[in-house]
Amino acid sequence: MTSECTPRFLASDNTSGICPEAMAYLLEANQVDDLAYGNDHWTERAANRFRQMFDYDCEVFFVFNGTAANSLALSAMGRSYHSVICHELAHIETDECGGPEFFSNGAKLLTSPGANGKLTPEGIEALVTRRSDIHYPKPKVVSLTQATEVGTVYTREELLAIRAIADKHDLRLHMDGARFANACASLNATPAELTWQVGVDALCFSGTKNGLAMGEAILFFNRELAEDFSYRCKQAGQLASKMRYISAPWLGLLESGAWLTNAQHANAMAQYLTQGLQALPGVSLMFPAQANSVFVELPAHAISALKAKGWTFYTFIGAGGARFVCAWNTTVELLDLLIADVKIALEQHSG
Ligand SMILES: Cc1ncc(COP(=O)(O)O)c(C=O)c1O
Ligand SMILES: C[C@H](O)[C@H](N)C(=O)O
Repeated sequence: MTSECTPRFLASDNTSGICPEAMAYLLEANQVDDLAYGNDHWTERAANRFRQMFDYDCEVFFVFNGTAANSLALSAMGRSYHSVICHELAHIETDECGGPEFFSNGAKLLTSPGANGKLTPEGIEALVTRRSDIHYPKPKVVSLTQATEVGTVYTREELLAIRAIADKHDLRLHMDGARFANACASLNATPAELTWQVGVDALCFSGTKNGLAMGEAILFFNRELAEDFSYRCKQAGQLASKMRYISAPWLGLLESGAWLTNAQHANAMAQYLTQGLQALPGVSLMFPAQANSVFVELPAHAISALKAKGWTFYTFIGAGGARFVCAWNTTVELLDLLIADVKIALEQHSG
């Protein structure tokens, strides 16, 4: 590949490597053999660290990826004849290939619109009250993504308002926390303030997007929902035999504080990129950049020119446009290169 199109990764935080803190704990866990299937001391330590971090005696499970985390958590929160209310741009609706429906044996996703990728109490209530007959899949779970798929965040007040509607209609609250750390960093809020203190029943917390090689933590604050959950994981092929290779790096993130500093850095890089792109004529921001993603409208020719130079980014997420995602290891130098290349791409076809 010529230097003209050296691959440059801003498609997703999924493209970043393992951060040093996670790698150090991975290597330490690799020093000796240990018990399998989560019976190792790393997994116990990591679970207890999550309980300390959230200041709550929650149930903790580790699985390989976010789709499994969401799908299995949702399957534990309702029955096959129930429905799950989510935003029309929700990952569980758009990018999990029917995983939530499959693992719940048929629970239907009911989607609702909402500005900036966020569910609203009104949108939720409209779906709940739309019908009450036996033919309608009874709403039982609300699933929201924090930070959202379009890089915005729910405030505590917004979460409390959603909880109030959930209480009114006996709904459970699932949080897709693929970028939960970024939301904590963006809102300067504690994990507890954005979960159980606003009535979240279960959180799927991504490590993959925050410096791990892989590994998601599923936290049940409503412990009743976690009954027999380990069997769900086993049956789904999500019970890692060498679980310490997921839990030890997680412990590295938590004990070092890198879970938050990685997110703070990624968010700061997104702010830097936003300022750089907004200074260019003809570039418009599609959503407020409140976490680590930046969505901009770009003309097709500019998108082609950027990809020809090796830039990787998605245009199928959210409401179209180009999505650039910053991660724990994104650098100002890389972003300056992107901003310069966007400028050139726009000027080349300005006529
Ligand atoms: C918002 C959101 N939720 C869930 C996932 C699922 O994660 P995975 O790709 O690990 O299945 C992703 C993707 O990375 C995501 O962006
Ligand atoms: C969209 C894709 O599935 C992945 N969740 C990402 O955010 O890159």
